[in-house]
Amino acid sequence: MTSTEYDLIVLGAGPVGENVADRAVQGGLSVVLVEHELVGGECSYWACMPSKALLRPAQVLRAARQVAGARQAVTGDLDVPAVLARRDEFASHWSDKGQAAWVASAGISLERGHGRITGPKEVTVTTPDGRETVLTARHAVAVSTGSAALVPDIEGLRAARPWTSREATSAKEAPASLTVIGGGVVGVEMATAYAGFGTRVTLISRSGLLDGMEPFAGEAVTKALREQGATVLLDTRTTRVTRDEAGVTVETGDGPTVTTEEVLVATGRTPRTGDIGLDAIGLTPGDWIETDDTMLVPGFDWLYAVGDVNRRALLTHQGKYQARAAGDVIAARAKGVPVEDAPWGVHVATADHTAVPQVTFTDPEVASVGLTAEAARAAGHDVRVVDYEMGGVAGASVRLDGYAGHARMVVDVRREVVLGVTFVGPEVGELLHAATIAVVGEVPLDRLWHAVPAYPTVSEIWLRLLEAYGRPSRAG
Ligand SMILES: Cc1cc2nc3c(=O)[nH]c(=O)nc-3n(C[C@H](O)[C@H](O)[C@H](O)COP(=O)(O)OP(=O)(O)OC[C@H]3O[C@@H](n4cnc5c(N)ncnc54)[C@H](O)[C@@H]3O)c2cc1C
Ligand SMILES: NC(=O)c1ccc[n+]([C@@H]2O[C@H](COP(=O)([O-])OP(=O)(O)OC[C@H]3O[C@@H](n4cnc5c(N)ncnc54)[C@H](O)[C@@H]3O)[C@@H](O)[C@H]2O)c1
Repeated sequence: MTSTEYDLIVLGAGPVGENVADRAVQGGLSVVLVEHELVGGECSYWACMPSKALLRPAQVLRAARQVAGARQAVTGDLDVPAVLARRDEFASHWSDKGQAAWVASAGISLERGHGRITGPKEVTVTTPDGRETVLTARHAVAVSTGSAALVPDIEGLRAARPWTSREATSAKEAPASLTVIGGGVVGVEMATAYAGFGTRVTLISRSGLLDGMEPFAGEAVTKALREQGATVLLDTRTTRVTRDEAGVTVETGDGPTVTTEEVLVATGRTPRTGDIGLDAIGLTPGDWIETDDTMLVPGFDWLYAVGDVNRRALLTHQGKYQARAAGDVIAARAKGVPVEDAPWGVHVATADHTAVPQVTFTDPEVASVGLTAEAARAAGHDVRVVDYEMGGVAGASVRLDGYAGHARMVVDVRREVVLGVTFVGPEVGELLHAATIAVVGEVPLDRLWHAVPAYPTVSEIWLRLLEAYGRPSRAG
């Protein structure tokens, strides 16, 4: 057993842990990252990057087929093995050599093995061959152990050895048929990807698709998936799953029974906190870890939880945003310099509450930020909703023949600022950051009129939304 001391111990080297460590080192602290699998975490190898790599080629192909002149040149089908090979590149062939090299170049120490908190400011790391290293922190421990796929308690499901997002994003070939249980983001993205490969996809959702987003988003994705050849069963409960030599059979309470080669369970996430020593410090193993806006865990002055594990927003970009605040605040507190923790200060992740951007990479894409109309009303805002069909925008019609999309802007009528925006349409993801700036900046609508979108781009949707709202006058 060896023992070593650092200013900060970061447990989990996913995108979030890496960023906490990097900011703290830049703030002058000594930092060790503990990782028991691959440096880079879920996002790099089994989530964001491989899933987007699986989706993009079919999206490009569909787009080319939607433009006369280009369409005539598209004479072949998707080359699925080539798509999978490109995906392998994006997943770095599941090697973390490159990311480990970056960690070293950033001046961060790396301890490989399973980390458990064994006391205040103490983490014990166990290597696969059973060696133990006790790490002690002079200032803080940051937990960024992320989340894993949740396998719900459906009869027979576990025994049927379902795919989770890990198998779906790393599959070496496309199955002939696939049932997807769950109509959230993972479910609709993977259904889109595999439908694009020619897999016979059945998506089973206990509600509509993409619950929690504007209703027209899930409706558009349902329609598109059906057009792409998938069967979409809405408001359908999965009651029992069995696997035999014929494949996996999924029974539904009130709908059909489906047999396919594989089944993907995409019903949400569970925190990776079951075996990280939370009981040693009075917290409950297996729970999400609650924090304040500086990512500090209530009741502790040395324990932080950052990224998926705190359940604030299960997205890489939002976790990295938290990580910048956390790494900086840990360094500030260690050095005794003032902490700026008022809303929108440098040491807080205020945007987590009201301005989280997200792109769902289906075809059409769904891009949203801030509050939906329903959430804004529930939060007590006096709301006006402005809708616009995006096909009417010149830039959209040039981009794709028959471009179909829908935009919604949710306005706080008392302050005349934008509370939320949702775009649904081909490649709308790239429109989102303008909306995020409007929401985070609380840009008054009368000033937004002076932000002129270039002609003919899809961004002219902004002009149309503002015109539909009506021009506010400074004179009142
Ligand atoms: C299929 C899929 C697609 C996604 N696509 C997107 C997307 O397009 N955009 C987006 O923003 N988000 C996406 N997400 C969400 C995104 O993957 C997560 O929000 C992100 O990975 C969270 O980062 P993290 O660092 O908090 O956790 P993780 O990435 O889970 O990293 C945690 C790390 O901690 C390590 N670890 C855990 N416990 C221990 C321990 N005890 N000791 C040592 N190491 C430990 C793990 O091995 C892992 O490396 C997607 C998720 C899924 C499932
Ligand atoms: N493009 C992206 O940004 C992206 C892509 C994939 C995942 N993610 C993130 O990863 C996280 C996980 O995604 P996810 O799709 O697994 O979770 P999710 O929470 O988005 O969706 C889970 C779905 O499963 C359903 N469900 C839950 N329990 C069920 C049960 N017992 N039976 C049937 N259905 C059930 C829910 O009603 C919901 O529709 C999300 O929070 C998301 O933000 C992001």
